[in-house]
Amino acid sequence: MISRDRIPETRRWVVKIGSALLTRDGQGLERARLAPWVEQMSTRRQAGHEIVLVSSGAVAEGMARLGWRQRPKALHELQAAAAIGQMGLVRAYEDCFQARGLHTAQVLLTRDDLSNRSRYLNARSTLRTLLKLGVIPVINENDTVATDELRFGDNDTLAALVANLIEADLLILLTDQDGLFDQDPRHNPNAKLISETWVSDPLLDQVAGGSVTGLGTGGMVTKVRAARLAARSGTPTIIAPGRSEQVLNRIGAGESVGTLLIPDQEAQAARKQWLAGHLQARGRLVLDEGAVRALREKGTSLLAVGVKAVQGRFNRGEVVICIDEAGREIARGLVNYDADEAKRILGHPSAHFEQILGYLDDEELIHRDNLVLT
Ligand SMILES: Nc1ncnc2c1ncn2[C@@H]1O[C@H](COP(=O)(O)OP(=O)(O)O)[C@@H](O)[C@H]1O
Ligand SMILES: N[C@@H](CCC(=O)OP(=O)(O)O)C(=O)O
Repeated sequence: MISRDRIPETRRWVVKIGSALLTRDGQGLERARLAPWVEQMSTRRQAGHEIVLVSSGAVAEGMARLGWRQRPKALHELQAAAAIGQMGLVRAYEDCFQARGLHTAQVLLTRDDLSNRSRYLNARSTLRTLLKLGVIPVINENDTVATDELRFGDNDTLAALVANLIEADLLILLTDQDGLFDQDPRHNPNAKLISETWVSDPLLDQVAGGSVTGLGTGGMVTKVRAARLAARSGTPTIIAPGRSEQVLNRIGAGESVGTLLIPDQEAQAARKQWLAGHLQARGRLVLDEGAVRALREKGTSLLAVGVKAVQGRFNRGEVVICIDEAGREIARGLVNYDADEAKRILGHPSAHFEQILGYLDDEELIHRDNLVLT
């Protein structure tokens, strides 16, 4: 279970910067505001974190460029504004990151991209490749093509689905408040900050209100929902104050900043359901009798020592089916090594992995949190 002092160990972060933070009362991007976040993301990158940025602000920047004072109601006008503003948004990030020696990549997604199997896998492998190359992906909704049925609508949801997509270790939602309060602080000066709680805590549904600025979309309601979605891939969420000095570095140091929403047992059950239904299996692992018993009776992780054969091709992080020697399906889960590595380590205890592969990434072939008995 995650706690603040374990945050420094997390590696893959999705950082979402919301419209309410990025824009000046509907007058486009505040470029000066980007620099401190970019600087902190660069520092985190150097500290070994992989950073994926989800940034809003396209519509607001497009409106400013067109001289529009009111957010248009017609979808085609919103889409036009987003297309114009997205240029300014990525340019601002590119300039800022480049000044720190980092490349950026623009990734625009629709809901369909994440529900269609082959597009989902493509998006995932592109993002993984970008991270491997040390590039910072800058993601937004593809507003120009997303019709109402296809829209994420708010970038909290988009950020959570991206966290699922890349199995992020942490989702950070930067916003204009210090975190989630027990009442909306804009209306109640006595509202108290919730420092941490379980993501399924029903109280969250009562305290989270909508957005009142007219800049952001969804308010805390979509952030709580996003945290629950992120928990499906075991990802904890921190709702944090984007304007607070060194906020990302303080989170990285394990300081108590904002609201930490921790995946709990209910989220764990949802995760297993998601695992079972959402992902298509790529290959198979043939387990020996001892491993079958350990999985079924003790609910343990799968160790390479109990694997007799590897069938098919798969990459690290993909779903594989575990079968017994008679070919019956026992379980499915997310595998920690690719097919070639798995072939080399099968039958061996994890103490040998380093000698065989030259490194030890994980002791388990499939961790029990990532395993569903079928
Ligand atoms: N319980 C709460 N705690 C904190 N903020 C809340 C709460 N309920 C509603 N809000 C509102 O949520 C807003 C942040 O969400 P939003 O405007 O959508 O911004 P963003 O663009 O960052 O997603 C805050 O300005 C605040 O008014
Ligand atoms: N895709 C839209 C952002 C949608 C939006 O405002 O989301 P949020 O920042 O979550 O309130 C844009 O770039 O303007």
